[in-house]
Amino acid sequence: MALFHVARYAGPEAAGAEAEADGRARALLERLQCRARERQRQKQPQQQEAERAAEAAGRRRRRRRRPRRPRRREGCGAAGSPPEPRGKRRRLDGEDGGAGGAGSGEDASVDPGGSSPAEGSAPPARGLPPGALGRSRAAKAQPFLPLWLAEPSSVGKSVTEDLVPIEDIPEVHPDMQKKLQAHGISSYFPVQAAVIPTLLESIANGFLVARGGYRPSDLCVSAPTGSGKTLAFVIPVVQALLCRAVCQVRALVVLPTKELAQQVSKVFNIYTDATPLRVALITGQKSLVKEQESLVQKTVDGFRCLADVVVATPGRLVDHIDQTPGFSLQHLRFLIIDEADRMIDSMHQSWLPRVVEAAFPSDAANDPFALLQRRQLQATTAASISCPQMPLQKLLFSATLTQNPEKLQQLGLYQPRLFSTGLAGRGPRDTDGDGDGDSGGKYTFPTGLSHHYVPCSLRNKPLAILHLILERNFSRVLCFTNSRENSHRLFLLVQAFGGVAAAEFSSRCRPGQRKVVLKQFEQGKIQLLISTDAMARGIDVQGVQLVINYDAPQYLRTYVHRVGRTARAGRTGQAFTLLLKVQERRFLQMLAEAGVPKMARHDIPSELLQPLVPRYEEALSQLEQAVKEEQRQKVA
Ligand SMILES: Nc1ncnc2c1ncn2[C@@H]1O[C@H](COP(=O)(O)OP(=O)(O)OP(=O)(O)O)[C@@H](O)[C@H]1O
Repeated sequence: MALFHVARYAGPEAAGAEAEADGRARALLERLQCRARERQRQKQPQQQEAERAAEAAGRRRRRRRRPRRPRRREGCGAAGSPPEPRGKRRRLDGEDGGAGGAGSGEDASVDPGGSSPAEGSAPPARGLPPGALGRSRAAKAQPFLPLWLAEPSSVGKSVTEDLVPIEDIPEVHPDMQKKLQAHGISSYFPVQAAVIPTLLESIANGFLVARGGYRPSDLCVSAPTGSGKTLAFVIPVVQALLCRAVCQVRALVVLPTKELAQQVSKVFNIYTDATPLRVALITGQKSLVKEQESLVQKTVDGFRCLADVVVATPGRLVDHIDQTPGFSLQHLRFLIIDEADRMIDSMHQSWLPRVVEAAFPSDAANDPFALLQRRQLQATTAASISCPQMPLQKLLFSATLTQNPEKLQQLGLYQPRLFSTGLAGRGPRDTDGDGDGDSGGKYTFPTGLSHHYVPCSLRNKPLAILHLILERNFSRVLCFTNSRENSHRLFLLVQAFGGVAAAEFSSRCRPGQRKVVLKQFEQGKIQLLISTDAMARGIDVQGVQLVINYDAPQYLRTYVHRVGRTARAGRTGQAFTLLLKVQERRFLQMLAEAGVPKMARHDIPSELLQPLVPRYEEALSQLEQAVKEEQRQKVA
């Protein structure tokens, strides 16, 4: 038996038989079509009757709803306006484009009279061929933004204009106010003025039991780079913990990089100085044993906790949850996720479920002697609030916080509130499939930042960098590439060229080296720091005047964070992006859609580069040799 049917050309006798069979099939088909038409004719009067009844019912429903329907966004700032769920739901832009071609999804949902979209099923089809009867097109699911995302609490954008004097927020403890002033802070930036009182209100009755016994809302904060988000959580958390009696881990800050964690722990150290509160940094920069010594101490009857605030990177945190005896998160009150959108991208590491598991151990809920019960998220009922709950409040911060509800859902937020400087309700376009492809209009940039692009050829890119630095003589320039190889080669080239104090910063360097480089850059000993995106987020180096994107960033989010290393805390700064001809259109379009204010073109005439060429050619040949040497060493 053949496994495959082999089609052959038919002979004359086969052709006759085939014609006869063809005729029989045609006659059968005609008979069937005739019967179907007959059935259709019989059904039509009943269908028309049903349609008329359905339309009349729909009209009645719409008429009944109309008076209750709120006008969109009107009065959204009015205090005490009641929640209006239907009016505030918003369609997700760009999610339904072209799903069914012309006349599909979108057409089906739009009432030609301009009234509300048809709900439920589409009207029964008329005059369709047999077989299509009764196959009504399924109504397209319309995604909507949750109210808390659609209508965030607005935060002022400008850190130079929307300032709030320290005395205007009396809830902040006088000792904290003194400390702020001692560190040169006389006013709160807008994000601090919005978030600090809200957080302090949630601990008005002490941090162990939330106000009125209710669990406080989780907070999401989206504000520009350099707008002071760190102090927005450090101040209220430190103030909340000042009244603690026993040292336990009550605040945990999770950040994506070691350097960032170190920076945040430094800020905590400043504001916990001269208080009993202890801060531990666990990032893997020290050995596990050393870190364990900063977290717990063995006693005769168990373990003693040594840290009130733990600042950690996710991987190392999980190491300690697994391997440090006595390390407990059962008393955790604040979980702060800084650079939250980046941390959501790293959720595949499952660090959050491990933290939640450690904060809500299953045996703790059944402990009848526990003073404060701790249970996982559940519906608020009379029974659930009869025992005092110790809440765990999540606080999310980023300059590019995702407003994609699906992504945020992974964090299990409780009645969240959003504070944002961006445009409300723009989130769902952020369907960043690859984790970074946000779309625009919702991010705000520091007001003192000017954006430029420099058209140039591949060969002239290093020359353009050298020209920009030498011509303007900036003392601290941060230059970003898209890979560590690019960073390394550009560094070797600049070094070979001479005249610029340069260094590289990437995963090629050991953590210790990176720490030294960062310090030297802060001290002004390094004029040009060539880095991968390892430096793009959160790093706060005073006095960076210029950011150069040697390689154009692929995503808007990356651009926002890179250029945000300058023009911080109300200062001015410049960002230059080198663009090849092929990149120009897409890149400029991406930034225009993002609402980047004025992207100025900066041409570098070739006459200006010409004097640098002989030295540059020499440096290129040195680079070639250096790369060959490195490859030889790698093979050996
Ligand atoms: N109220 C204030 N007055 C003056 N300077 C401030 C104030 N608040 C914060 N700063 C300073 O502003 C700088 C930027 O703050 P911070 O690093 O918290 O910004 P950020 O919003 O977290 O930025 P990024 O999104 O890049 O991480 C810091 O040097 C900080 O000391």
